[in-house]
Amino acid sequence: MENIIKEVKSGIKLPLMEAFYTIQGEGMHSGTAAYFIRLGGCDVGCVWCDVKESWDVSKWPEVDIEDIVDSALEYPGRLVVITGGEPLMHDLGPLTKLLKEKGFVTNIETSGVYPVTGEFDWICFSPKKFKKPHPSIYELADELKVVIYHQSDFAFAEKHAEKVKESCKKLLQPEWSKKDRMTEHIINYVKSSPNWKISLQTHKFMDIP
Ligand SMILES: C[S@@+](CC[C@H](N)C(=O)[O-])C[C@H]1O[C@@H](n2cnc3c(N)ncnc32)[C@H](O)[C@@H]1O
Ligand SMILES: Nc1nc2[nH]cc(C(=O)O)c2c(=O)[nH]1
Ligand code: SF4
Ligand SMILES: [Mg+2]
Repeated sequence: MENIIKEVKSGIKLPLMEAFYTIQGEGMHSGTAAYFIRLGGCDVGCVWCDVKESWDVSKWPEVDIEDIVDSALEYPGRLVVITGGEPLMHDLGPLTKLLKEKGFVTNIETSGVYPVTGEFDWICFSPKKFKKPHPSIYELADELKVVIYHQSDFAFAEKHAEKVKESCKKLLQPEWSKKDRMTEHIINYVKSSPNWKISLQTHKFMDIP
């Protein structure tokens, strides 16, 4: 038992909710084949979260990172997206090191509330009103992807956009249940503030994972 706890703490084993080969549906890499690794555990509490079943870390088996990477190697794509839950609740150093050794490009989806561990080629930072991001995320984020649920989320997006690095891509993504109402506002916003782009959850339209 003690050994398992040690392995989990050091990132040798990680709580795996699911892993699947699909098309990245969102953000700057939308349309690219990718192997998704979804880790359990999140304490951010977004009211509109589309994977609430991920939150309770104790529900998910602790899987050896070698087994996670071996499963990814069965597919031809060499892009891995680590998501969750909030994946940065865990030490991602050992997993990303192994993925890089095997030739994978490593991307992450994060709320940024915990410091980044591990080696990433692309960091998608999606800040939340429900828990403040860790200040270290702003200089690391390659993509700022803000979910638009309410009109006030545009001002929230601008507040975070001020802090990211110059090269960081800025995207607005309609919250899925509010998309019929909010997409029109997002279109108008991007037309008048063209430094922003639209991100849609295209996998949901395509009915794929
Ligand atoms: C489920 S989260 C997991 C990663 C991390 N916890 C985060 O929030 O970035 C993956 C992405 O889905 C977005 N997302 C979650 N629920 C959504 C919803 N109902 N509509 C649109 N985007 C959503 C998040 O903002 C994030 O960019
Ligand atoms: N196809 C697909 N693309 C995604 N991009 C981000 C996702 C996530 O849940 O983090 C996701 C997801 O769950 N599926
Ligand atoms: S941070 Fe991500 S996983 Fe956690 S509740 Fe929010 S959207 Fe869901
Ligand atoms: Mg998703």
